[in-house]
Amino acid sequence: MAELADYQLIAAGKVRELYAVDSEHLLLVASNRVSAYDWVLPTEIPDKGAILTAMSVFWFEQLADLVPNHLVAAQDERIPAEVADRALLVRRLTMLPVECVARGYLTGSGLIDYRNTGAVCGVELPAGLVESSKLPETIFTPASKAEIGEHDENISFQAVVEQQGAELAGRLRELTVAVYEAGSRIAEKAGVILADTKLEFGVDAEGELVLGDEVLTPDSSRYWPAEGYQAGRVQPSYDKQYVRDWLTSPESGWDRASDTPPPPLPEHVVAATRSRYVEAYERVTGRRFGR
Ligand SMILES: C[C@H](c1ccccc1)n1cc(-c2ncnc(N)c2C#N)cn1
Repeated sequence: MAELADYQLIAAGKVRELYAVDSEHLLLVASNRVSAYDWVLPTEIPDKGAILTAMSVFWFEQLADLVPNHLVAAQDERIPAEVADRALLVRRLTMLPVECVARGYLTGSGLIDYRNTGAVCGVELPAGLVESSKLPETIFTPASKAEIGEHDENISFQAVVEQQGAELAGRLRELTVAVYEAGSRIAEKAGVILADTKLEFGVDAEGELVLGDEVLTPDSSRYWPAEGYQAGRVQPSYDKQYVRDWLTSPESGWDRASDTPPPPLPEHVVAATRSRYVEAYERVTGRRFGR
């Protein structure tokens, strides 16, 4: 069995790491860390990495007829025991420097763009939309990758055309919208609104466009409970709302505006948050999460 120390760390995000396994393969590791309000919290959520990894595996399977993906194995002797259920062996791609975002609802940076320009990434929207409005149709709202710690910058489809060429840009838009809509349909049956998602694509040695990264997880997408959905206000996050509510409650003693790190989470918030990840996984996939 391989050890994680055998592999070179080649990229690290807030809650994930990427290691080189060999010339053809990488190891995509999901930690149990959780981020909120742009901070990585000091308290981990047990099994979060395993649950989100299992979600990506589910979605890769559901989407296999729509788009090829980079997944080689979820169990393999090249996956070290210490990260066994929260790591995927994937094939090395040449990643495209475009964050491929699809939105079915208006919130976050999309809402800000809309309020400023009446459009999102150059896509004109009807007047009168508000926080969390359902959009008349799914929109492709790409972003350029930001430096570590910065927010991605929304860019127009035309900018992607200029960067990647019209054919590839068109394929990225088509596939991103199709993946989001397939995920949204399955999630909706489970009482979950998939408001938006961010995908990453790469190109393999044969020049084929391949879906990489994590797919349709609560870290790469906004998951809202369908029950109680109401346009006109910020929706509760399916998975992170207990964390957000506690951090912004007097009980935490934390001042979000103070630019100081958030305090550790109490056990009851950790347990409730873990349960929300398990619940989201089991409802959306129809599979039991082990343990
Ligand atoms: C953004 C993401 C990332 C993940 C984990 C931690 C920090 C960043 N990332 C993915 C690759 C990547 N490169 C080549 N082939 C691949 N199959 C993948 C994937 N997935 C590079 N960066």
